[in-house]
Amino acid sequence: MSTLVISNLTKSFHKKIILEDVSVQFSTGDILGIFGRNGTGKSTLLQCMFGILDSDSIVIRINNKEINPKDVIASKKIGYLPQDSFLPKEKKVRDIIPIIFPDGEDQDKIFYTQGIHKIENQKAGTLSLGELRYLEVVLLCHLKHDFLLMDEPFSMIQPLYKELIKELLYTVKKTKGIAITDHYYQDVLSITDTNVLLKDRGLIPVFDKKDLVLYEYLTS
Ligand SMILES: Nc1ncnc2c1ncn2[C@@H]1O[C@H](COP(=O)(O)OP(=O)(O)OP(=O)(O)O)[C@@H](O)[C@H]1O
Repeated sequence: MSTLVISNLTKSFHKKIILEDVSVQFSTGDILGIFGRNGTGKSTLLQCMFGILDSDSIVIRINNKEINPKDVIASKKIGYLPQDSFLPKEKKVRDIIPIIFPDGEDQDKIFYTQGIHKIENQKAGTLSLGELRYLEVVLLCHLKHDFLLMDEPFSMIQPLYKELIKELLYTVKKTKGIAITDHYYQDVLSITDTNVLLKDRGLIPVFDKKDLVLYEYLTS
């Protein structure tokens, strides 16, 4: 089992503190849900954890070994699904897959994942928003990294693909730790093992929908 621990995370933008002394941890085998109203800092949290956004302070430890935020990407321990699309728009899906996955067996797994065959001859830039998001989530789930940070994996996704994504996450969590933030709270709650809510610059543990109402993320 591998464990990712984030502690002492403080992040401000122009003197406005967004995250203050935040700590969070999860292990392979866990799916962690991160909830929070718009603008509370969920994407900021994931970006600081992935090292693409400078924190005022942060300590990142994987299996008790501290890792410099600037080395997170090179370590290939943590994968990240950004909120915005990251695939080259001019390239066809069938040409993108081998760029990210040079190994033939890995490629086969992706080409045979439900829904991919139908879009493999299209350029990424011509996919619908939902098709593109589904492809990105499938690609991320096939990375060898121990931990995945996913910013809105269910965004624009049709119900059928949402179910496929949930099945995929359920399979990959056997070997990975996954943190997900998404406003489709019911979908998130249906697959998570632990949950936190970002409010007033800090994380509060939450257990169910009732807690999301209690902490005013939901009205009822
Ligand atoms: N580069 C930046 N410069 C200044 N302020 C920023 C920057 N990036 C984010 N912010 C601010 O930080 C706060 C947190 O933004 P963030 O995108 O992390 O929120 P979020 O919880 O992911 O929101 P949403 O649910 O809408 O995706 C917001 O008030 C946002 O305006």
